[in-house]
Amino acid sequence: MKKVLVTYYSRTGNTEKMAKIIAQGLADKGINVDLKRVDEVKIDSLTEYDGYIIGSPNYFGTMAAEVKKFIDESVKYYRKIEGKLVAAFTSTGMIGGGGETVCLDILKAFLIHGCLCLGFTRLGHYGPVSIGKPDERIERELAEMVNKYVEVLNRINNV
Ligand SMILES: Cc1cc2nc3c(=O)[nH]c(=O)nc-3n(C[C@H](O)[C@H](O)[C@H](O)COP(=O)(O)O)c2cc1C
Repeated sequence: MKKVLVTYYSRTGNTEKMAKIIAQGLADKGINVDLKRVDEVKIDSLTEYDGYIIGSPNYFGTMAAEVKKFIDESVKYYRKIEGKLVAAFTSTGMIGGGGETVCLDILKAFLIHGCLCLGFTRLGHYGPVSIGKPDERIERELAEMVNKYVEVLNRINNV
């Protein structure tokens, strides 16, 4: 059974709601999911997973410091998590407020890790961007993201 880490930071709950929807969607598709706040993730557990889905609120156009700390700690596993499947999501205050660059910054770090990063044609191209609380549009986008993530995960062998 494929095992996926869904991890996030959230101060006022919007990103956390997205993470819960994603985790439930993965579980419904038979994925073994760990849902954790970034500060709960044991960095030594990274190699156990087939992939990661990572979310952060938009703070000044990039990820929250807590998510950056997690990513910085992941350097311990540089060249040891190549081929893991990664997707990103964010919650932002407003359209045009920098949500896309949050997802890009997260994905960029995992590209440097040699991970496989998902982009999308029918939703936010770099990952779902919720404007404040997740609404019906974002629920649909999260469901589509989960569908694609699981489809690709089941097709690849991790290297
Ligand atoms: C320190 C800080 C910086 C923020 N910067 C931005 C920003 O640049 N653009 C924006 O649209 N929203 C910004 N926001 C709003 C948050 O991204 C938004 O409220 C988000 O939904 C919070 O997610 P959370 O409920 O998971 O904590 C900022 C909020 C905080 C606290």
